[in-house]
Amino acid sequence: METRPARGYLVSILVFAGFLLIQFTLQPMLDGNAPMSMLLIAVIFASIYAGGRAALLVTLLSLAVTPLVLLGPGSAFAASTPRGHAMLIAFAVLGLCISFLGGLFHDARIKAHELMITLDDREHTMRALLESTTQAVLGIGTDGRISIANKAVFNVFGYRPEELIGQSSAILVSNDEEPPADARGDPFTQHCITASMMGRELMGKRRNGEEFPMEASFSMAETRAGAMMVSYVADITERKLAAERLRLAAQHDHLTGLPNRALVYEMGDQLLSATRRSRNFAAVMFFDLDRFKPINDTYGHEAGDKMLQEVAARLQSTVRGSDLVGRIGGDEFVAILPNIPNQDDVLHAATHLLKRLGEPYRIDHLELRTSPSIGISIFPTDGGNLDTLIRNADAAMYHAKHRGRNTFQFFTAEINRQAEHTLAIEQRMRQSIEDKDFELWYQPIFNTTSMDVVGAEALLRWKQADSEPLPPGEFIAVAEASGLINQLGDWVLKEACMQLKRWRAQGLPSLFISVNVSPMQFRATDFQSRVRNLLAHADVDPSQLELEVTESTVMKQVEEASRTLAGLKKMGLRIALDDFGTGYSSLSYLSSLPIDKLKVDQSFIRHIDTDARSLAIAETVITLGKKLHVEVVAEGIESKKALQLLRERGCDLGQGYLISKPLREDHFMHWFQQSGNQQYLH
Ligand SMILES: Nc1nc2c(ncn2[C@@H]2O[C@H](COP(=O)(O)O[C@H]3[C@@H](O)[C@H](n4cnc5c(=O)[nH]c(N)nc54)O[C@@H]3COP(=O)(O)O)[C@@H](O)[C@H]2O)c(=O)[nH]1
Repeated sequence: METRPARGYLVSILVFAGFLLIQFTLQPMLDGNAPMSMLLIAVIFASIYAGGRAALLVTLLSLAVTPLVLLGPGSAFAASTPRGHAMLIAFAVLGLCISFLGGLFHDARIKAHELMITLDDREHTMRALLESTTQAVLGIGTDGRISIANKAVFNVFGYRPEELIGQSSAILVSNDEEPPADARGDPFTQHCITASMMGRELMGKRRNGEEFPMEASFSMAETRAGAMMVSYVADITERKLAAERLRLAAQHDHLTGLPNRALVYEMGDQLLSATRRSRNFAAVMFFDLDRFKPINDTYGHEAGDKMLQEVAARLQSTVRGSDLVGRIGGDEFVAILPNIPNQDDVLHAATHLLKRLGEPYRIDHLELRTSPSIGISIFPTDGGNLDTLIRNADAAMYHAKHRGRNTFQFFTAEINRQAEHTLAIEQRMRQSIEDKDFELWYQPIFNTTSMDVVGAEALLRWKQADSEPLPPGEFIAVAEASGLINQLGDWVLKEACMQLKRWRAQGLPSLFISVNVSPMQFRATDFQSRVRNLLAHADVDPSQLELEVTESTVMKQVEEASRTLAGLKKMGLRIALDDFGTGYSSLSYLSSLPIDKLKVDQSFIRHIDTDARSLAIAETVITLGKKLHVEVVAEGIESKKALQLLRERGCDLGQGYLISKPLREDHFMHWFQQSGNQQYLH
């Protein structure tokens, strides 16, 4: 645009020069007016082409040269004559007018040209914008006909843009897509009319009839031809599939592909509703695999995983297609059998499942075995909702386990009573842990020869508002079943460490405290790290802390237990094997266990003075202890005679009601300062 006037000047001057040249060359042959006509033509041309300013320049040049031409040799007009003057002025005025008009005409022409370019640019820009998006863009008239479509409509709908122009927008929407309630006309247009710019999901229809999910947003545009709806449509098939994949992954167990707990609850509720309508029964079965942990520990997690997959496959292939099977925990599965007309059918199903799951499992080159313990609750008798039914089936499963595993157990009123009791204790226990309603009592442990108190066993008590504290026998099992034992066990260890520090501060001789560790607590995979953390903050000598683990806990998984004990000993703790004599120890294992003490179970000690067999067992354990170079503690010493017998046989340490019952912390202190143990010396 900017170069045009500059070029105009040049062209004008060149044209003008050309005409002058022609004029001078032909002057002799032309009549006297010829130069003027030539000049006029040049001025007009230059004005038109170059525009106002260029024309002015050309005119001035013309005016300057014209007298020369007019007065030059052979001119018909002598400038000196009046006619010559008049002609000269007339030409000058005419030149100026032509120049001015030419300028105006030229400007108008340039403006029109510029306008054309602007319009072109705008349309080009609009098109580019329209085509720059991957969304299909449609312009739809209020009659529902499409008037604009970009190229992306091909990718979304399979139509070329020109195929859509003039078509009804209804062809782009599934026939099932209902127009909004208050709408008339085709659904797409009506959605356009009622929708805002917010995206709306609709089922679209492609050229080949395929239906697909699309997200369409709409806006209204005012055009010269009237209102037009502009719709931006995106194919959201991929997005929907990805969302569906995520939903499925979130609701299914990744290992077995079975519904997980959340989906079991969702689908199970629907099955119960259907059963309620049909006035039939439904059964909820809770499966726990017997001895699965040792399989996992012995053959590795990969073998364990394969076994779980096989269990899932067997469960699914054994139940009916309408039944629901899900995995709700490590080795815990649930099956919901809806619409059962006769409760005997449940019995048959359970028998069949028990048999099928108990068959050998071929995992790689191994043949492994497990069996299920199955708890069963019946809808509606044992519960009106899935939560209750699963909880009751779980409680029944525990009974099946206690009855020796590899069996099933229906939920009963007795199980119900126990389950309610357990639940109540569990809830109170949680609150009491928070309220610090537990305390440790201490029972002195003494040297049977010198009768010096060398340590104490910490025994847990649960304080009650209006009665004596509860002994552990009444709540430890519930703490284990609910998993609260770890929390409680941590507290006991921490409190024992603090007690050691308090005794140290009070100037007591360096006593040890032995703490009971429950089987579940001991087997927890993070038990060692929990103890290590605790010791790191306790500021006590670890050798003053003794852990009592029962013989049966250790002997059930002797190799793993041995590794744990070795780890604990490495931290400097002492280990006592509790309830010794009741856990059928393999003597070969016993010799390699990293322990410091054997605690003879009190059931043998209590009758040692009256029962020869008890005495024989006590003697054997004492001898064994000496051979293994570990100390022997006799618990449950209730009589002087029992104490005397044990001392004579070389039992190192003792505890029992004869010396003291377990005492509260302050009573223990008082007892320790007053104690006259020496009376039992002889
Ligand atoms: N996991 C945890 N278990 C714990 C904890 N504290 C205790 N326990 C376990 O509870 C069992 C019962 O304990 P408790 O009711 O305190 O009984 C102890 C003594 O009171 C009792 N005892 C001691 N001497 C005598 C006696 O001369 N006669 C008699 N009839 N009873 C006596 O024995 C229990 C101590 O036994 P032991 O632990 O085997 O040394 C208890 O056995 C623990 O298993 C805890 O903090 N965590």
